[in-house]
Amino acid sequence: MSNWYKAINQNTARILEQIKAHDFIKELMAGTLSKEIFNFYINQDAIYLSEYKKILAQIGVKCSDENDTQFFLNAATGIITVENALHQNFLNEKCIINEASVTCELYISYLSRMTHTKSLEEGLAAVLPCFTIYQQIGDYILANQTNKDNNPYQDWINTYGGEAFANSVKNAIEITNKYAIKSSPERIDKMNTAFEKASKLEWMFWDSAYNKESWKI
Ligand SMILES: Cc1ncc(CN)c(N)n1
Repeated sequence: MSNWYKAINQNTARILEQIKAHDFIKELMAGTLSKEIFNFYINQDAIYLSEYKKILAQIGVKCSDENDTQFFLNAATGIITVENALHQNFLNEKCIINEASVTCELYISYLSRMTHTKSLEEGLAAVLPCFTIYQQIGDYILANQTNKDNNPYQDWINTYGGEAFANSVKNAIEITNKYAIKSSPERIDKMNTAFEKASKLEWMFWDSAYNKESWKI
């Protein structure tokens, strides 16, 4: 498989289109998304990222090439400096939520299972949508919005549409492609499933925030 990512990105394009069409993203782009919904999202994202960075570190530890290990360790610490700082700008101290929503719990648990109990290749494929989808959505909003000067969510948009994030995403794709080249067709199938599931979980994460998802009991 010479360019695994290109193929899976094409095969999961409909999920990306559904994310772009979601009211959360449409309203974020228009700047009309309710503060309450965005606050719910940011709280859940803070919970998600505090686990995701440990998952990235674990992926890094499993890589055989020390440059790849370094990349994932840097990506994990990058979350602490860049994304946590972004969250601090938006977090409303009056309404901090400490409990993970069902979808947040599901996404974290899924990635943790893929990283701790499956092959490195499946783990890489599972964590990749977290990079690629945010870049694609950031770029999409930057290219299509008409309100850069007065969108209350512009800092969020600039973080994921920016060059620094694009470089990190490029590296993550290259590393995953490199492992995919050496993988058997059976393992590629499993990588595809992991990437597709994590992409669906990205859609579900935004959807759960838009609906301020609560535990049923
Ligand atoms: C749920 C989720 N997925 C991805 C990202 C981008 N690192 C994020 N902040 N949150």
